[in-house]
Amino acid sequence: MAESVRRILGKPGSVSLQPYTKLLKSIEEREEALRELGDAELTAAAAELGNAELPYDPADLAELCAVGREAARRALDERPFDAQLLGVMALLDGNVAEMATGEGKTLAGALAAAGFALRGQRVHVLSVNDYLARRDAEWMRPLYELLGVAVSWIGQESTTEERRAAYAADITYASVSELGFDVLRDRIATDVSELVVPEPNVALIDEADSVLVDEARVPLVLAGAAEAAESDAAMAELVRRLRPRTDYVVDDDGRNAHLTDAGIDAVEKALDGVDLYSAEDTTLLPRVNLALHAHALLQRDVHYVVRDGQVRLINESRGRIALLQRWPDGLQAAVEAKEHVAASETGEILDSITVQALVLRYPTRCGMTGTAMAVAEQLREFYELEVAVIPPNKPNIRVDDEDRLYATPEEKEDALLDEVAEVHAGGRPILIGTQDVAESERLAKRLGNAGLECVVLNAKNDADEADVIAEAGTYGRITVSTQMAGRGTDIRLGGSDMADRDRVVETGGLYVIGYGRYPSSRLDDQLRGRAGRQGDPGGSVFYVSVEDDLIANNAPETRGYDVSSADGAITDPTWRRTVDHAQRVAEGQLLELHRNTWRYNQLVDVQRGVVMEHRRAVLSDDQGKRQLAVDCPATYEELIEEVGEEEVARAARLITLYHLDRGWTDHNAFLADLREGIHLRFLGRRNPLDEFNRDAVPAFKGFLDEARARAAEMFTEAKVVDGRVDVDAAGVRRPSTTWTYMVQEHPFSTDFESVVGKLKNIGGRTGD
Ligand SMILES: Nc1ncnc2c1ncn2[C@@H]1O[C@H](COP(=O)(O)OP(=O)(O)OP(=O)(O)O)[C@@H](O)[C@H]1O
Repeated sequence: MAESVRRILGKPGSVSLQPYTKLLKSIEEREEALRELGDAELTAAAAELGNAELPYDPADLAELCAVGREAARRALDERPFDAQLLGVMALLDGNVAEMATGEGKTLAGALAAAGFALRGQRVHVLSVNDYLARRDAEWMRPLYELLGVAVSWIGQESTTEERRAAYAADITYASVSELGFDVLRDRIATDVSELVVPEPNVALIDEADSVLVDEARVPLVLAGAAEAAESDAAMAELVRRLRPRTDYVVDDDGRNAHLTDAGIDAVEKALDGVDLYSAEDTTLLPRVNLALHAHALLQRDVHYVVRDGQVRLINESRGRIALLQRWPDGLQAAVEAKEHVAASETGEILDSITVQALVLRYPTRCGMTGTAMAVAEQLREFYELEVAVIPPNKPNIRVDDEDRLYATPEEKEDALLDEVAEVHAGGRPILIGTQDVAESERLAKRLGNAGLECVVLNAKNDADEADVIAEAGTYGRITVSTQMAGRGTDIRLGGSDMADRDRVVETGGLYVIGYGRYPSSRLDDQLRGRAGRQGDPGGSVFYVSVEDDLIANNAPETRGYDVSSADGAITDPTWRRTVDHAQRVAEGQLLELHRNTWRYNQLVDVQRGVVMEHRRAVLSDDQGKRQLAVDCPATYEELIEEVGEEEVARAARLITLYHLDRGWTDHNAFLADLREGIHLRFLGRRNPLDEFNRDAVPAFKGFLDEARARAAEMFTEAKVVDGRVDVDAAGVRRPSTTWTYMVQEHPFSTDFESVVGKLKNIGGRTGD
């Protein structure tokens, strides 16, 4: 198909751009008249667009784009390109706009957000981190002001008051996690005045594929304080002495570790001859397993770093420290014991929400990213979103070389070093993308030893990373970074001020080298996309070894390949297909995992919905009071008499909410245990989801009735002290502190969950 036709029709399988391209001419024609308007008149023209409902009809859509273009020109000194306006229109129709790196998604997203806001919608622009939320909101503020809509942002440090004020704006920028945590905290509010997040309207998601696909399964968790976890130093010490391969083995895919018979003997001996499998102390085996997981599967500087006396997780997909993340308690404590740091606080999970469920709360969803088509099916399946592929403003001239394949990682690295030395000699800036932080450091050291000075991006904070990555296009610069570090930041040729641009253009522009292919082609493309922005020259290549984890784990038939070439280079084209095949297998596994989690979560979400709806009625509609008037009329009348209507309403609300929340926490723990048990039953070849539903559904039956009955019981026994119902004495306990975290996506899901689950079983739940 001719490029011009494709530009109009869009890619097969994507949304047609035709209705939007048709409007470009009239948008342009309107420009001259709009230029004549004063600022106030332009603001008034924007306000005019608010006199109708969504969706925009074509005439209004054209007017919005024209007004938005003029406002951006005045406020930001950037006149949106046609490609950006196509993106705006696709977003306003509730699609995911695929726009390449550097095409100006921030501005396109802002114009779409303004378009929604002008029509009375409250818009949440979801970023991948706090730094980008703040940067983008501040960057776009002059534009929003000219369009007459209020913008605000939220960060980790924002106080409750600041958050409430921020959500009151028309448009609020927030990271996905901060928004999720606010939603979770609202779920345990006991007074309407404590609520922070308003009803969801529109979610506009930046880096949509990362959020909606890669992080979709990540649960955001709200926990309530109990006591400090017990550090199991003895067990950590014991497993430290075990010999790899003799006492324990790690599965090929690195997801699980088992004791061998020799290992079991060694552990039993060290524990004074107990029989691990029939010991009276049933905590022993899970403790050994947790310590072994922490010891054998979680590596310092790959999965976590130790900083300021704390174990901090590294988010593997982003390669940076995840501030609020921790592993579920047992494993966190085991890693802390392994690293000899103090055990952090432990607690009870009050509620959780997956990123997917968080996004699905919004009746209107849309998003933008450089790589959406590769996950178009998932976006449709999980979010009912279609992809609109927006052609680049200027054609992409980046040269993507074929993979360079080697037999062993050593040969691959030697070849990569030679390549870096050669290219660097000509001054061409190089960005090397690694799989993880440890790899970055190791590679940087080798480059240093070879006299090739480089800058390493290393799980620092987002703002620092942005500053470093912004300079990656400097003449002669070598930057080593994990795939997503510093994302959302433009790499300009010749440095951030482009002072040296011509000289860098002459070298061929930014050269991106991937140190191994990623588990999905999308991640490869995101790395490549760092080069060649806005028609810049650039290049990319991946160095791959057939012993790389991705290939060894997903195409095991590659083992033992005999390579004849002296430097280990493999030229046989079938191997190229093998690499692609291995990547597709990895992608398929991730999709299956996503689907499975989604299916499990669906049922839990339905149950949660029932509880939350009821909770809302208790919180803001005196439902608890009405129920208690029916369930215990005598007490009710007496109390009204004694302390008055308002106080009874307060006590009824607190007591009813307490039992709803208590019940929900317990039910959640039950579901977690159930799910863990199901994995074991799965070995018996039964459908795990059916099994889960078979038990989870009846367990929820009568949930509301039970909470209600318990509330009535407590209400009847409550005493009055100083004219108030003493709900504390009656047994209403709220967690003294709460905190939030994201559960790290871990590579060894089911077995790991089962280990943690077992420990929880044994620890028992703190029921009333
Ligand atoms: N219409 C425009 N005219 C001139 N410059 C523009 C225009 N739109 C955006 N830019 C500039 O292009 C650069 C890239 O914009 P932006 O960071 O929004 O790109 P992006 O698509 O979000 O890239 P990434 O994928 O890296 O997040 C910015 O420096 C921005 O100021």
